[in-house]
This record gives sequence, C-alpha cells and structure tokens, in this order.
Amino acid sequence: MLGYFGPAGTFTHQALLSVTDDEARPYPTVAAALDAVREGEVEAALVPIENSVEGGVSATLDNLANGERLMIVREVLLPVQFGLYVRPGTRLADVRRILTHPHAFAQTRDWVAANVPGAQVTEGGSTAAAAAEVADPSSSHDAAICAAVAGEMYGLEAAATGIADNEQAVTRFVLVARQGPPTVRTGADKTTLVAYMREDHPGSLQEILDQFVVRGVNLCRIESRPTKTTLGQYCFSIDAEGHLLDARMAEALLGLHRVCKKVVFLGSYARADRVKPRVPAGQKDEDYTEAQAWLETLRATGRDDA
Ligand SMILES: O=C(O)C(=O)Cc1ccccc1
Repeated sequence: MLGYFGPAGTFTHQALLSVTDDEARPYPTVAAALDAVREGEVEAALVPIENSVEGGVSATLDNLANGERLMIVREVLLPVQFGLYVRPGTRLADVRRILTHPHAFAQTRDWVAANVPGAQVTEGGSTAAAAAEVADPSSSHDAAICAAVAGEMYGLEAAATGIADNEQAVTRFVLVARQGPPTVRTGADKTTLVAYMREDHPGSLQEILDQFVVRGVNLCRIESRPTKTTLGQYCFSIDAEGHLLDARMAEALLGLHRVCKKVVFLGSYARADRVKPRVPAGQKDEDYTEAQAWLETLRATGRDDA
C-alpha cells in the first residue's frame, strides 16, 4: 500500500494516479505521510518536493533532512492548473474569504489581486482539504483554490478556471520509501542529498560545490535551509545529475564526506524527464577505472609507464 499527501483530489493524488492504479491511503500532512512510511503503515509515500514557481517545498525538504532517514526511490512531474471553486450559487463578486495551500496561493497571487481584490486568503492543509471545507455550508470560507478534480469531487462549482499566474508551472513529487539498497541505475538519474558544513568559514559553500565541479557533476537544485540549531547556521539541500553507482558521483560523495560535518544521502533514482547528463571527457566510469589501475601499478612497481 502507498500513502500520499491528501485528501483525495490533491495535486499529489493526481501525480500518484498518473503512475499507478494501486490502492493508496491519504494523509493530511507531508509529515504524517512520511511518518506512515517510517512506521511501516505504508510501503512508500508520494509527497511534493519542488515546483517551478516557488522552488523547494520546505515541509518535505526539512522532514527528509532532519527526520529518521528515508530514501527517495522515484520522481513524478505534474503540470498544475488552478481554479477558484465555490459552493453552487456563489458568484465571483461575492467571494470574500479564500482557502488554499501555500504553494497554490503563491502561484495564483497576481490573479487573486487583480480579480478578487480585497479577498482574504488563508493558507491551510492542502488544496483538496480546502475544497472539502468550502463545501461545508457552515464554512467561513467562500472559495477554494484547487484543481478541477478537487472542485468536482467535493461538489463545488468553478467561479474561474485557468487562474495560474504562470501557465507552464510544473510540480515535482517524490516517492519516498524506507532505506534500502540503491535503485537501479538507468543512465538518466538524479541524486538528492543534504550537506552540512564542518564549520562556518569563507569558501565553505565553494568547497562543497568544488566536489561536484571537478568530477563534472551538474547540479539541478541547490538551496540553503536552516539547520534549526542557531540563527545563521545553514545546510545545503542538493539535487545532482547522476547515480550513486556512477564513478564520478561516488567520488563527489567521497569528497563531500571528507570536507563536510555530515552528508545525508536521500537517494538516487530515475529522472522523470529521462534527460541524460552530458558527461565531460575524463569523467566516465571507465576513466576512473583506468586511472585507479594506473595508480595501483605505480604503487606496486614505482613505474608510471608499465
Ligand atoms: O495541496 C495540494 O493539492 C498538493 O498536493 C500540494 C501542492 C499545492 C500546489 C501545487 C502543487 C502541489
């Protein structure tokens, strides 16, 4: 059984349905979905991790970085479309109080300011939970910003559709399981990790970046997150192109392990877009194998021309 950030009708639910028909259980928060994995209640859970407008989903990044260790085993991409859904009979002009998820409001802020000026927006659990609450006639909210499926599922009517400020917005979700051996290498993979600096000093971020640069590993996301210890203490949440089983990634991880206080490995998994990395000359597996053989010979015989 799989879990997901619910209830039914969330974007996470849609992302899950786009990859499986298996029975799945909704959880009201990202933390509850991830804890259900930790407790063995579900095998794995789908949660949002990043979107093309707002960036990383802190609830997910921080839970994975700080909670009992889990592993990302798959990613799913979903283009997102938002509508403003109301109880039947409510007109757009009557909308005073809107309920939605913070990432949904972040992606419709301009539309709301231009079309429902003066409306008060409350950020709540999820877009589908917002739709369910608005469906209750005693709710103090008049409208939910959510997906069409959620609006329909909870008996609401569209007061407006296509209200995203950016029509091209895509959200990335990850399927998270308990720790285990790495997933198979496909040649178009991504690795997620969190790097904690040994101590704050000039160039500490560069030291982390250097580990990737010199091995030709491209990064597709890097953001600083507070370590939640003292003000000004940050760690770096990173997605890098490649797999733990790629020699250049393994060497980058070895380098990170040497220069960092702690490296949290959160998984190597197939990229949803199947884009293969461009591997620079000298960074293929065979280049590392050949270099290692050269060194072994040098150590054994003292000769570099054998
Ligand atoms: O609240 C939801 O429906 C979610 O799954 C989180 C979310 C919110 C906005 C965009 C993408 C995902």
